[in-house]
This record gives sequence, C-alpha cells and structure tokens, in this order.
Amino acid sequence: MTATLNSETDDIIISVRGLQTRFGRSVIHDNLDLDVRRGEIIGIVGGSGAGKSVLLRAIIGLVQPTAGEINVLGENVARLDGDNLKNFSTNWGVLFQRGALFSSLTVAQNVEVPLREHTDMPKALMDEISSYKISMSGLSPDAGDKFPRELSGGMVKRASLARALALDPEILFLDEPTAGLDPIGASEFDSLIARLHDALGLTVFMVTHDLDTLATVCDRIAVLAEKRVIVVGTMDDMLAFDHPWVKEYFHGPRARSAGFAAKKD
Ligand SMILES: Nc1ncnc2c1ncn2[C@@H]1O[C@H](COP(=O)(O)OP(=O)(O)OP(=O)(O)O)[C@@H](O)[C@H]1O
Repeated sequence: MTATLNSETDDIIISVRGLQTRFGRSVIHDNLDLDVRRGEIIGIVGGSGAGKSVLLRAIIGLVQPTAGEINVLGENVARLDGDNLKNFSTNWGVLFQRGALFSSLTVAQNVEVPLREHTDMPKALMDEISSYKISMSGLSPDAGDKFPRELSGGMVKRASLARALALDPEILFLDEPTAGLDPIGASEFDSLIARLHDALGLTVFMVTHDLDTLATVCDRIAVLAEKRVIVVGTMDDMLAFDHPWVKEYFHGPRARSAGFAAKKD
C-alpha cells in the first residue's frame, strides 16, 4: 500500500489504481496507486529506470496497462483509443523530455499544430494565440519565426511549453523539465511553471530528478520505487520517511548542498 502522509481528500483529477505495466517479461509497475488533486503541482521522483516516464505515458494513454485503472477527469483513459483519445487529450498539455518539436516547423508553427488539429479557427486567430502563448512562456516575440535548431536548450523547453499550453489545458504533464538546463536556467524555468500554475489554475504532474524543483515548486511529492508509489506527501514528509532510497535521496550530499535537508540532519 502507498503511504499517504497528507490525508486531506480533495478533488481528485487523476486516479491510478492497481496499475500494472509491462514490456514483454519486464514488469515496470505492479499494483501502483496514485491520486493527483486538482490544482496541485505533484513531483514524481524515483531512481533511474523506476518507471516515472512510463507512468506519465500510461496516464496520457500512450502506454497500455496490463492491469488496473487510470482515470483522468473521470474518464478511463485506457479504454479510449484513436480519435476518442485524441479528442480527450485536449484536456492536457505535455512537455516531453527533449521537447519533441517538429524540426521543419518554426516555433509559431509548432505552437499552432494542436490548434490546427483540434479547431477550425481562422489563421489570424491562430497567429494571435500562438504569439500569446510564446510570450507567456517567456520567449521574445521574434522566437516565433525561429526553427528549433536555432534555439538554446532553455528556449526549446519554453517553445514546447507554449505548444503544450496552446489549447488551454487543465493539466500540464512535464517530463524532466529542468534536465539539461544550467542552475540559473533551471530555477527560471521553475519560477515560470509556478507562475503559469497560479495564473492558469493548472494541475501539474511533473517527473523530475531536480531536488530544487521538488523543494521550491511542488506541493506534494510521490516516490516511485519497487514498481509502485511507496509514499506521497510534502517535502517534510519525505525527510521523515524511513526507506533506504528515500533517505539516500532526500538526505544525500545533493540534498545537503541544496540546503533543505541540513536543518533536519
Ligand atoms: N517502449 C518501451 N519498450 C520497452 N521497455 C521500455 C519502453 N519504455 C520504457 N521501457 C523500460 O521501462 C523502464 C522504465 O523506464 P522509464 O523511462 O519510465 O524510467 P524513468 O524512471 O523515467 O527513468 P529515468 O529517470 O532514467 O528517465 C526502463 O527499464 C525502460 O528501459
């Protein structure tokens, strides 16, 4: 069973129950439970290969579970396929690990892809929305005309974020949003996520290794280990939780140098 250390029962926007995923003989998740509350920023953490990205992909319907249920906004995602999943996916935006921008399209054209796919709005309105989302993501207006190869790593993330926000989603999924950014870029990106979360009332599901992000941006943290979520709670809950990986991660040298574990150790 998952230890849920913060026992409020708020509005649950994502509910995962008894999830099993496997690739061939390899079991990635087994009997995994997780609830995500509306309006929170939840950080998913765990060792390399623990199954964090696969969990994200299962929740958005890109990986089919072998057992269990995944409900998003009350809909059993695993039962949606083809056009139904495509239409339902307008409820969320996704920032994939490497940005996943179309290299042959400009930033503005990338942001317009979901608008073209899901709406029949006139081109002028699309242009207006894409430039709004581009500036909302912290890029200068001229970034819209650039191609992905002309962007820095941080700009690629921002452009991908602009695309993820194109359809005004309720939920934002982020896979390692600060990976590959220098510490200043990473903390600027953290602030951007926090600002957008507040301004747009988003629920944010974020896979991350970044202790600073977990400490500064996330309302709750879920730890993935032993094929399931072993604990969910606040940073203080993590610091108090007795499990070898959790102790190693939240009290290790990086945690101490980030400063937040020191006061407890
Ligand atoms: N499409 C796939 N086919 C087969 N195995 C896969 C596939 N996708 C992921 N895996 C395997 O599932 C396991 C979990 O992968 P996942 O990417 O979720 O890990 P992670 O926790 O996100 O790790 P990291 O922090 O290193 O990114 C890994 O062993 C990976 O090799």
